[in-house]
Amino acid sequence: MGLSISKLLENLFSSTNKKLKILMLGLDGAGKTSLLYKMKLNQNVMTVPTIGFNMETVQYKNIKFNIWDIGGQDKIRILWKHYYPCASAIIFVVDSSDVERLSIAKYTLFQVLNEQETFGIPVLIFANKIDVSQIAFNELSGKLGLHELQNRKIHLQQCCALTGEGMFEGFEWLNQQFKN
Ligand SMILES: Nc1nc2c(ncn2[C@@H]2O[C@H](COP(=O)(O)OP(=O)(O)OP(=O)(O)O)[C@@H](O)[C@H]2O)c(=O)[nH]1
Repeated sequence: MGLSISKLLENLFSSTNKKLKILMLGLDGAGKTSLLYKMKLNQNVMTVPTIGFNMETVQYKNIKFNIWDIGGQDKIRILWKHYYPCASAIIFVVDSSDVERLSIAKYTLFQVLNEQETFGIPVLIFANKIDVSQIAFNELSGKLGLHELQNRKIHLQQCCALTGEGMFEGFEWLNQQFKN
């Protein structure tokens, strides 16, 4: 009896009810959908280019992250702004094997960060596909212009959607941003 009451109180007052809207953005083919389902199901899924969005809830420690994976194709990026309201954080996914499009990734990241609705919110940058990466970590950080963003809450994390490597370190950083 004592145990069940304490469990009830724990459920009532714990922060497990905290739900956050997280936008997952990045160029087409960066690996957003692959990461989403690796986080959700711990499975490697066959993906098709996302037209619109996928949304899944992922529980990490005390927080339920509602993760919105929005299609990254050129013509769809114009629609991203409709998802910005009430976003608590952004996960921006970069393909670290696609060095040729890093300048477009940087331009796109800066466009997102220049939107008023994204001011002040944490941004986790996943440097995905480290299994086939074509660039060193420091060079990637430089090419994305992260030194220009020292006044923003930004964290660059290497990861691999196929193995899950680096994913939880990224979540841990996000979790730390919402501890209170
Ligand atoms: N080698 C490798 N391939 C990956 C990794 N992550 C994703 N991929 C592959 O990259 C391709 C594109 O992945 P998606 O998850 O569909 O990319 P997306 O960012 O959701 O793309 P859009 O829906 O077009 O915005 C797929 O063939 C994935 O299997 C990774 O970490 N390593």
